[in-house]
Amino acid sequence: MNSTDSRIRQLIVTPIAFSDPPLLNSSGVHEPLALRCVLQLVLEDGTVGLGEIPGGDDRLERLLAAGKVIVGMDVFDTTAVAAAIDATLLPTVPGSHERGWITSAVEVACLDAQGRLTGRPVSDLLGGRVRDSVPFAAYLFYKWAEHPALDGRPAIGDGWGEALDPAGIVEQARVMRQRYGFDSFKLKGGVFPPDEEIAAMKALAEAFPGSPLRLDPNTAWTVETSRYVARELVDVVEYLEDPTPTLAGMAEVAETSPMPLATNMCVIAWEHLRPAVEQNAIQVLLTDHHYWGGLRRTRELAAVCEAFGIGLSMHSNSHLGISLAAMTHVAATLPNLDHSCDTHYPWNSDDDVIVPGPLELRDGAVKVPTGPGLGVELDHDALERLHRRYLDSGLRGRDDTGYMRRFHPEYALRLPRW
Ligand SMILES: O=C([O-])C(=O)C[C@H](O)[C@@H](O)C(=O)[O-]
Ligand SMILES: [Mg+2]
Repeated sequence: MNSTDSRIRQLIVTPIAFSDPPLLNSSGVHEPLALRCVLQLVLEDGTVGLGEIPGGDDRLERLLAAGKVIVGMDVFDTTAVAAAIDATLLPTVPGSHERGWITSAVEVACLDAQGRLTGRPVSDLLGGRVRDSVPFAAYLFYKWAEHPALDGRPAIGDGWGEALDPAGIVEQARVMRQRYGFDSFKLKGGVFPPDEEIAAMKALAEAFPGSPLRLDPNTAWTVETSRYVARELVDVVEYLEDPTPTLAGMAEVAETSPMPLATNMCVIAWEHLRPAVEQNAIQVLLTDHHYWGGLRRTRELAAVCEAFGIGLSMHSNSHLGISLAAMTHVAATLPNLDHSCDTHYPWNSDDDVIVPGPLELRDGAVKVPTGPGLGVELDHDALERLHRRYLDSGLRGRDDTGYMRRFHPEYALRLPRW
C-alpha cells in the first residue's frame, strides 16, 4: 500500500431514514420517513468518496452486489467500474433504468474520490463549470398540516402548515421565496381536480409576475384533460410536466399544446430517447443523474438533447446533501441547462443534515462547491443517527398509496384520474 494507491478497497453502504412532511402527489402522500442509501467508497490509500441514492431493499441489495465486483479496480477507471456493475446486475435487473441507479451511485463516489486525490472539484473533472452557481426552483406541494396520529404514534407537525388550495400554495411559495430567494416555482399537481390546480397556477402567476412556473401532475390526466389544462394555462406556465401517461399520450397532447411538454416519467432510459424524438412526444427532459447512470452520462444525455432540440431541466426526489452536491456539480457544467433545477432540499429538517457546510440555497441558487471532490464532508454522527432511524422504523420501501390508505381506506391509485 502506498499514498497514491487509488484501487478500491471497499464500498460501505449505509441505509438511512430521514423526516419527510406529508406532501401530496398523484399516487398518495409522503410517509413520515424517506429512505436513502449513503455510499462510502474506500480506496487502498484511505481516501473515501461519497454517494447517495434513494433507498429500499432492492437497491440496497444491488449496491451490496456492486460493491463486491469493484474491489481492486482503479477508481479512475469509471467506465470499467460501471461496466462491471452493469454486467453483474444484468441477469437479475434487465431494465437499464434500474441498473442506472446503481452505476450512478458508485460513479459519483468514484468522482468524489478522484477529486479528493487530485485536489479538484468534481465539476472540473466533468470538463469545467459554465456557471458558478446553479439555479433551483421552489418545489411547491399540496400538503397536510401534519402527519396524523397513527397506531399510537402521535401526530407529526412541521413548520410549513397546511396547503390545500390556491391561497395555501401562494403562501407556501412566499415562504419559499423569502427563505431561499427562489425565482421560479414548480407545483406538484395531480392531487385535486384540474380546475383547482389551474386556479392555483393562475394565483401564483398573479402573485409572482414574470416568474417561470411549472405544473407536474405525474400523469394524472387523460389526453383530453391535458389539452384542456394546456389551453387554460397558455402564457402561465413555461412547461407542463408529465400531464398524461405514455409516450404516445404525450405525443397526442404535444400536437396541440401551446407550451412545451416535459418529462421525468416517460423518458427515463436511453432506449426511450429515439421513440420520444420520432414522435415529438417531449420538448423538455428533466434529467436525473441518479437514474441516468451518473454525472458523465448526464452530460452525454445533455448532448443528445441539444442535438434534437430538446430543452433541459433537472428532476429531484426527496434527497440529502450528497445528492444536492452532485446535482449542483453536474448542472454547473451543462451549457444547455435551460431551466432551473428541481430540489426537495427545503423540505428537509435541520436535524437531517448529513453534510454540514458549503451547500446553501440562497437567491434561488446553490454555489458550486470548490473544494476537492463534491466539496462536502460527511457528519458520521448524523449518519449513524439516521441509520438508527432506518433500523428502528422497519420501513423498507416507499409506498405513498399505502400510506394514504391508512387515513382514507377508499383511496385508489388511478392514473390517469381525471
Ligand atoms: O418531478 C417528479 O415527477 C417528482 O419529483 C417525483 C417525486 O416522486 C415527487 O412526485 C414526490 O416526491 O412526490
Ligand atoms: Mg416530474
